[in-house]
Amino acid sequence: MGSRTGSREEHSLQFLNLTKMTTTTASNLPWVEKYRPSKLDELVAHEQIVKTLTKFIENRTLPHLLFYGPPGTGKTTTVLAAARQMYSPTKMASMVLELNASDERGIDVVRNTIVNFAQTKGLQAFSTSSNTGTVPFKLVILDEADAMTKDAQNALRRVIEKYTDNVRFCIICNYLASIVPAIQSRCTRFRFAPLDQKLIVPRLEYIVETEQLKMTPDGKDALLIVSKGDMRTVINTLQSTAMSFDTVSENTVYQCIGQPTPKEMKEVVKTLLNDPSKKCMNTIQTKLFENGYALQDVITHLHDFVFTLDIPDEAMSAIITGLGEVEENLSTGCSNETQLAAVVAAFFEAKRLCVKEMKNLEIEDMEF
Ligand SMILES: Nc1ncnc2c1ncn2[C@@H]1O[C@H](COP(=O)(O)OP(=O)(O)OP(=O)(O)O)[C@@H](O)[C@H]1O
Repeated sequence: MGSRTGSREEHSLQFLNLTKMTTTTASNLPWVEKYRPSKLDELVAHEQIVKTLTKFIENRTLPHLLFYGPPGTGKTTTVLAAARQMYSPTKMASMVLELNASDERGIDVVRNTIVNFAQTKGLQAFSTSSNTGTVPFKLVILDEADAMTKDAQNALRRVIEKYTDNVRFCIICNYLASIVPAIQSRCTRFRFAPLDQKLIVPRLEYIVETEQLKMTPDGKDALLIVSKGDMRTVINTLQSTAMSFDTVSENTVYQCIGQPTPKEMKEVVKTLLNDPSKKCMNTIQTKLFENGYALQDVITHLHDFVFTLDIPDEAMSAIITGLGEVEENLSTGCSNETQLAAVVAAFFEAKRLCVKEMKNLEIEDMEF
């Protein structure tokens, strides 16, 4: 077993520590841990998933699970809360093996760490008073399974079958496609969608109140916009903004994450739609790059904005295609300056197509 992989005891300890962390309110904990729900019914959203899991746990018929979906939507939190519901705190360390991103994910981990854990039997009473029976299986949590090699995944499918009597697996990943079909078909799949803004708000307000922070309404909106349904981003951005500024407002949130504010973006779009090319380049360079913003972030905001424009399909397609190409080029290391010129060119092509269709492209009266 490699040193990074660690022994089963180490993993169990790691899990115990996490369990302790989530049940205390130590002031030095990052807020994402401090406010990680410890029970299934504390989770925001995913009502149906929680209902189904609760049924499985009550009936002691937990299948192998595959949780997938974007980051910060509660996949790890859900399985940890389910584990807490199934096992008493003293038995947690011996009944649950959690492997996450910091552990190696090669075939050796499957053959050694997982098989060793799965081979040993473990019986213990339910932790809830209403269920006095035993949980006849242990739980292996494979977090960030996208990082597992294909060989390891193929080895895992045999292990899943061989030790089904004794162990249940919960495989967690961001992209379903990164998990081989053979494993997918052995698991019950649950998709964790980005969290609805309406559901994030009460949790956000609870944290703001508990931490006695000052948050303006536009600060709250900014947190919801930048997080795109990712609760981890909401809490992390709130914490960093609160630590750097007295008030969590739209301006302080955007300053903290180093992204252009909606107002600045509106200026950029106005220029792109109304000014000659040279002026476009100069204005954007001054406004954005001198403030240290990355073109990548500008592209993301532009992309969101473009869909609010009332323009012919051809023009829309020219902008979207252009932005897509620029994004790809930036990811391969092309310079911000040349790619900015390509963004300007995409908008000019759209304007040309609009003129062809006799449609003026102005945003003066548009909502942004
Ligand atoms: N549904 C939720 N309800 C309440 N808090 C949540 C929820 N989802 C996420 N959080 C908060 O966000 C933090 C990160 O959540 P979690 O680790 O469960 O995300 P994840 O979906 O496993 O993300 P990743 O794919 O990046 O591992 C948690 O500590 C918790 O504070």
